[in-house]
Amino acid sequence: MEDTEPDEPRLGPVLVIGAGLVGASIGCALTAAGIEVHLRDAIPSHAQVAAGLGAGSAEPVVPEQIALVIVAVPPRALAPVVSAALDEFANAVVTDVGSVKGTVLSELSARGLELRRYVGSHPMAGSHLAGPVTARADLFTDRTWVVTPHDTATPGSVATVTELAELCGASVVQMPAAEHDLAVAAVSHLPHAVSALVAAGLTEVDPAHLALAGQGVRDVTRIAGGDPALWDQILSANAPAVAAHLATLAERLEELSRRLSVRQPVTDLLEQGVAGTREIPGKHGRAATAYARIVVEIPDAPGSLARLFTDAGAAGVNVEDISIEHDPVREVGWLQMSIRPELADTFAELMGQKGWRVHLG
Ligand SMILES: NC(=O)c1ccc[n+]([C@@H]2O[C@H](COP(=O)([O-])OP(=O)(O)OC[C@H]3O[C@@H](n4cnc5c(N)ncnc54)[C@H](O)[C@@H]3O)[C@@H](O)[C@H]2O)c1
Ligand SMILES: O=C(O)C(=O)C[C@]1(C(=O)O)C=C[C@@H](O)C=C1
Repeated sequence: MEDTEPDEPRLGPVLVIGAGLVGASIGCALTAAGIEVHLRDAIPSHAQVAAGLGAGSAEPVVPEQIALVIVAVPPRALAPVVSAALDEFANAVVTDVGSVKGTVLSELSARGLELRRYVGSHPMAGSHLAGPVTARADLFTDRTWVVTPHDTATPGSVATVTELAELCGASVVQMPAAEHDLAVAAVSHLPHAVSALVAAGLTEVDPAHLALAGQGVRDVTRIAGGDPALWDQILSANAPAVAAHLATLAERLEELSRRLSVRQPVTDLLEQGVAGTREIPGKHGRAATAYARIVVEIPDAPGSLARLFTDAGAAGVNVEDISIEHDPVREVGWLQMSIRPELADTFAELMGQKGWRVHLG
């Protein structure tokens, strides 16, 4: 495309650089949507593993043919890799999917690059897992994908990145990079930091006490399992905004601690917490939906989970969210599925007919 404006966004062929969780998941989603995807990774076996999972081809590409490059490498490598991609793929729009947008844009600007073909973006979906084997084609389904246009990006480049997000099943929110970084400090980076600090405290807990762990501590600490090297880069890249939230949180902790030490009520502080949970929007930014929770017992045997998902799929019910818990004593696990309340009874009955032990939560 060089500097000419395309008539309409053109997605293929696509090159994903960084075939880890996010890159390989994008590859799987685009491949499923019929787009030609190529994969490249600093560790070639990652691209090969991702290719084996259906994320695209790990074979070398013809640079002039690539229409879109998606850079999905760790934050510190983003600007150099985007810069090299703009140079190597002269006909391509280039986006990155990094968790912090301002630093990439300012590093690219500082390099004096012409950025008409670069538009940053950020899918608000991921997990505490890393690497290509954790890729999922449906990772972005019904999630938000932030697109962060800047002054010199062409409308065609913005449209291409928007089309990428939509093809992956996400809904797009457009926002300047600086505002994006303030937003994710509150809704992603502070929660991760707090989860990590709470989980760190568990290393000092008596193992006999840890044996009592239920779902509460698992809910609070799941994201703390994220790659520390990746999260160090994310938090550092957004340090001022995260530090401001940590300072406010420190004041709240201080107040809670002070009141408990003098046996003063703390109900109002906890009520503020309840109010905060109600502020979290549902999918596509809609008001939060109260989903019904169905818990299915899974025997700890090979193939159980695959059979369960097949049966759930055959029941024709859209599963909005899942979590898995293992029984520390019995050889079973539980899959908790969130589904629309009006479908709960029928779904439980259908699964029961297939022989699953189902509890309505
Ligand atoms: N993990 C999440 O939940 C999440 C969600 C949204 C966005 N992101 C962002 O996506 C990016 C990738 O994160 P991830 O979770 O997929 O990490 P990951 O560790 O699963 O994958 C990163 C991949 O990039 C490769 N890589 C590293 N440096 C490279 C380089 N210079 N050139 C080519 N390949 C390189 C690694 O070998 C690895 O395969 C990060 O910038 C992260 O901030 C992460
Ligand atoms: O679901 C998770 O495990 C995540 O932490 C995903 C999450 C998030 O905070 O929502 C984490 C970082 C990414 O930049 C985007 C998404």
